[in-house]
Amino acid sequence: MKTGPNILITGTPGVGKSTLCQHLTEHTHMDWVCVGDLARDNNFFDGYDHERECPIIDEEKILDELEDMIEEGNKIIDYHGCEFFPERFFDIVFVLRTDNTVLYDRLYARGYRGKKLEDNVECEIMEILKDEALNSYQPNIIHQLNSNTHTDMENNAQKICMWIQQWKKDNNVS
Ligand SMILES: Nc1ncnc2c1ncn2[C@@H]1O[C@H](COP(=O)(O)OP(=O)(O)O)[C@@H](O)[C@H]1O
Repeated sequence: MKTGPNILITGTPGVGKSTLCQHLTEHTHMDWVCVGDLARDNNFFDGYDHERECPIIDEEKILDELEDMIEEGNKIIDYHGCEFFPERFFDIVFVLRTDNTVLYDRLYARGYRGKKLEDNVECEIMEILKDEALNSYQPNIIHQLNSNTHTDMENNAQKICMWIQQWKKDNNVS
């Protein structure tokens, strides 16, 4: 029996996944699992993508590590990808969306330049993560959330908190 729902927060790098997850951990009893950190802490890498300028995560090892956590429930999984997670992992999927110019400025401030910066902004323009989610999960569990301002973030957190409370009621979990 799960102690709470499993939630996926996804979206292009820079849309505000960590910021929202941090806020949610402060306002709920959910455990936040940042897949990038999980890979880094355990060295779950399988080479380096020179074109994208980032390490390639070892998906099998990540999935093995996540399996027990997902079974336990009450997890918020945060990752800029979603197609390699099994569909059964998640009760709900949130895709954060940010306007191109806002995202450009955030990624620039993070130190992204040139092709890496352009590729990530293009990823958002082309709605890559939204499509990836739609190709991987039932459309009725996918929700897009605007993530342009601090107020958006607070509204999103509030919506997610309410959804968690309802899930717990529906599943008789206190
Ligand atoms: N809703 C928001 N409104 C304004 N700034 C935000 C918002 N969400 C995130 N940020 C800022 O954007 C940057 C990237 O956010 P972050 O949470 O690290 O994104 P991600 O985890 O998706 O890569 C950070 O500087 C953060 O403070």
